[in-house]
Amino acid sequence: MALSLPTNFICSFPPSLTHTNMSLLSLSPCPSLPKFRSPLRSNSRFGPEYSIRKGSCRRSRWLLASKISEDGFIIVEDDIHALLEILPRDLQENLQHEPRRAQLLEVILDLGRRPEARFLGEPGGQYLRNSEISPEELEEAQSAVGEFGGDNRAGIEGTLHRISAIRSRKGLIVGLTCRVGRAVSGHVEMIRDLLQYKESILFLGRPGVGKTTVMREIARVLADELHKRVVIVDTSNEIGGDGDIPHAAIGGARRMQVPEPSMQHRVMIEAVENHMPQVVIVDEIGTEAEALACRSIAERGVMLIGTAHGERLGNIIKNPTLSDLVGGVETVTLGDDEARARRSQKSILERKAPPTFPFLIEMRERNYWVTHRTERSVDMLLHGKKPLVEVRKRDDQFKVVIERWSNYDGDGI
Ligand SMILES: Nc1ncnc2c1ncn2[C@@H]1O[C@H](COP(=O)(O)OP(=O)(O)OP(=O)(O)O)[C@@H](O)[C@H]1O
Repeated sequence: MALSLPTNFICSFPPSLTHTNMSLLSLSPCPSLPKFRSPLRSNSRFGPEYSIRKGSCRRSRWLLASKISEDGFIIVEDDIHALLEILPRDLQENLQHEPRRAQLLEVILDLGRRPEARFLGEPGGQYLRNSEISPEELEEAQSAVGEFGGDNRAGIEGTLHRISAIRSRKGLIVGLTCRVGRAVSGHVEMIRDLLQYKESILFLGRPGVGKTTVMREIARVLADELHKRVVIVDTSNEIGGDGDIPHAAIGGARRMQVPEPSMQHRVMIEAVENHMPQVVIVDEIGTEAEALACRSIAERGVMLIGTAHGERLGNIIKNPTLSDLVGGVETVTLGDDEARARRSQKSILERKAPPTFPFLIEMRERNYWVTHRTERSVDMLLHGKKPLVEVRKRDDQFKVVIERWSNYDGDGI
């Protein structure tokens, strides 16, 4: 299918988004978000930069905190106080008064080391105090969160935060990475047009670039705005948050929990067999069984939205476990005449099958995405050519701009 897109795609958010014109949320194409009818009030619990109001979502009424992030997104929910509560008291106070709190990504608590905070856009961390984390502090933090699963991840009930543990050889927890989870609105504008093709989309990107946050928003938009039956296979409860009632950030999408990470592929198939979804969303496709489950789901005509490990399309093509997601690669031996006609060697690499994900997006930065038509790009790369891609980014007015780019500099094959 030919992809025809406007070269200049204007996002629905006006450029100068400020707290005074936050009534924009009622204008944004997002019926699941509550409408703002009154001027926003500030609330001291979240700090003066937050606007708080009661909102309603499909299932429950929830408190909505809206805020504009540095890079122009609307942070709809940022339950950061819940994450701070599991930290030692002095760190809580430290971070309450931290002016860059809205850019806080992670807090690192390692036994016998100084606690550290990592902020968006800063390569290193920042020590939060001079004394080291004691065993008691680590134990307290541990008991304040839910149970750790087989993937050593836990959450805080009702929030999107993720706590990951590092264990000693004896199985004791000796380190915690506490990642702030946020419900963010605005990412989906980068690819809203692609969602209408009803074709599967695979997101790649380095850890922490924001893939899970995007999945969450896509789930809500597909369920609430495009009225699809969406099922999220939520392996470590990262998309829908901890607890049995999923976070309102996923809108009307349903969420299936996974008892063990190794069972992700089974739950994916179960989702399709039992719950008749039109869209299945799955984070972190990493095994051959999961890649096979994806193919089987796609073959049943269900749209998949997924993420995988890797930064570029080339990484997936070269990865024997995951290459099936983009069609797989096989070696073909050409006859002498054919090789001569093609001016190639007799042994060449070819794509094996149609890709499971017809679209592939490299999330290079939160605001800088490279979009591939997978089939065409894989063929071009295998033939040693540079594929035509679309670069989608935000300009300084926060509008989404799409550029066609014939000089793709991803990894060649
Ligand atoms: N637009 C945004 N504004 C503010 N914070 C954001 C935004 N997008 C993502 N984040 C934050 O960045 C951090 C990383 O995001 P996320 O977990 O979505 O990344 P990821 O690519 O899925 O990472 P991983 O591959 O390690 O799971 C989180 O703390 C998240 O809250």
